Amino acid sequence: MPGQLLTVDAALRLIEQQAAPLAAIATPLEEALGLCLAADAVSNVDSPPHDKAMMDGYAVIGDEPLSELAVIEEVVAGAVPTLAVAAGQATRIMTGAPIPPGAEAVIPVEQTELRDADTVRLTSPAPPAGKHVMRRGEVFERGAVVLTSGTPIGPAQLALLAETGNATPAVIPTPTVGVLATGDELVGADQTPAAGQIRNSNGPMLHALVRQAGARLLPLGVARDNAESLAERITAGATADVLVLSGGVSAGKRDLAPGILAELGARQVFHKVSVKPGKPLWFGVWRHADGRQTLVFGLPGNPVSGFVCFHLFVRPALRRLAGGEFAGLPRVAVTLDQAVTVKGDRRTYLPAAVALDPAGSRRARPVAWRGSADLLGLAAAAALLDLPAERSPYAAGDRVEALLLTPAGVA
Ligand SMILES: Nc1nc2c(c(=O)[nH]1)N[C@H]1C(S)=C(S)[C@@H](COP(=O)(O)OP(=O)(O)OC[C@H]3O[C@@H](n4cnc5c(N)ncnc54)[C@H](O)[C@@H]3O)O[C@H]1N2
Ligand code: MOO
Repeated sequence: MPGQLLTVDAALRLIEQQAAPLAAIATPLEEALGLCLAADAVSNVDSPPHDKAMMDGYAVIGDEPLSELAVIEEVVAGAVPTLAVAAGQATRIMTGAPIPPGAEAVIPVEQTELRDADTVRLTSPAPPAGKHVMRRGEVFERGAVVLTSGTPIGPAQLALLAETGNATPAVIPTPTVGVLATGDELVGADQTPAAGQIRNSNGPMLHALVRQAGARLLPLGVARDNAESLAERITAGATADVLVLSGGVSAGKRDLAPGILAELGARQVFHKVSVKPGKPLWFGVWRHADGRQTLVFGLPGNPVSGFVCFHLFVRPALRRLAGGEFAGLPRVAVTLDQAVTVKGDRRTYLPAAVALDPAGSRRARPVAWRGSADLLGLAAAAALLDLPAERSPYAAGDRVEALLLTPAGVA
C-alpha cells in the first residue's frame, strides 16, 4: 500500500460492507421501471393460457384428408369455441383465439378460398397436426418462477410481470441521496462572483450524477464553513439513504465536515484514499435512533475530484442499495495513443477522449487538462483512464483499462 493510505480496492470493500439493499416494498407496476425485484416473481397463469391459434385462418383436425371443409363456427380473440371440429370441418379462427376441441392445426387464410359462406377450399396441402398452434403452458406454466429476485425491471420484464399477474411486485425502492455543497466562497450559477468567490458547480454536477444513477435527489443547498450552518444542513439530510457532501474534507482550517459529522453521530469508516484525484475522500455511517442508516460520503471540493469519487465510490453503493450489483462504470480495455506519466504513487484516473480505430478497437488519449479543478477538460472526456502508478511511465500503444462515461464511450 502506498504510504499509509487505503487503496481504491480496500476503500471499495469497506463501502461494500456497509451497503445493504434497502428494505423491500410493494410497488404498482407502472412505477417499477428501473427497480430491482426483491423476490422471485411467480406466474398465476399458464402462458399461453389456452391452446391458441398463431395465424388468422381455419382450425382443422390436422393432416386433413379433404380439400373442401364445412365452416362450423367463427372464434375471435377473447371468445371461446363452442363446437368440436371433426374431419371435413373447420372453425374460422383469429390469431390468439383458443383452438376448438378436436382441432390440432390452423390453415392460414392465404392458403384457402371461400366457396360460399359455409364452405372453404384448401389451395395448399393441409398442414400437419400442431402447425400454427401454440400449446397451453408451452412458454411457462402456472406456478413457474418467471423472474428471479434481484432482476432489474426493464420494459420486457415489466410486460412479463403484467402477463403473470404481478400487479404490485416486491421491489427494492430507489435510494434517496442528499447533496450538500459546502463553502463560504460559493455563489449560484446565476450570480456574478465577487473577489474570492466562485460559482457552485459541484451542486448541479452532483445533482446530475445522482439523477443519472437513477437515485432520488434530496437537494440540501449550500452550507457555509461554520459549525452551525454545516450541522443544520447535514441534519436536514438525515432522512436520506446516502448523504453526499462536497468540500471541506481535506486538511484546511475550514475543513470542518468530518468533525461535525462525528458530533452528529456519524462513525468514520475511512478518511483519505490513495487515488488521484480524490485523496481526501471521507466515508462514514450514520445510524439513526429509528434503526435506519445513512451512508455519508464527504467528497473533495475540487470538481473533478468529486466527479471521479462519485463514479468510483458512490455509484456502486447506490446500485447495491437499490438491490443491484456493487458495480460502477463499465470497464473496457483501450490502447493509449500517446505516452502518459503518472506522477506520485496514487492510482490515477485521467479524463480521456476515446475513438474507434478502423478495426473497431478503442484508442484513448488523455484530454488536455490542468488538474482537479479543470471542468473544461472533463467536459471533453468520454472515459477515465485507470492508471496504477506502479506501471508508470506508460508508452503509446500500451493497453490500459478505462471506465466509460458515455454509453458508447467515444467522443
Ligand atoms: N494540506 C493539504 N491540502 C490539501 C490536501 C491535503 O491532503 N493536504 N488535499 C488536496 C486535495 S487532493 C484536494 S482534492 C482538495 C480538497 O479539498 P476539500 O475537499 O477540503 O475542498 P475545499 O478545500 O472546500 O475546496 C477545494 C477546491 O474546490 C473548490 N470547490 C469547493 N466546493 C465547490 C463547489 N461546490 N463548486 C465548485 N468548486 C468548489 C474550492 O473553491 C477549492 O478551490 O484539497 C487539497 N488540499
Ligand atoms: O486528489 Mo485532489 O482530489 O488531487 O485534487
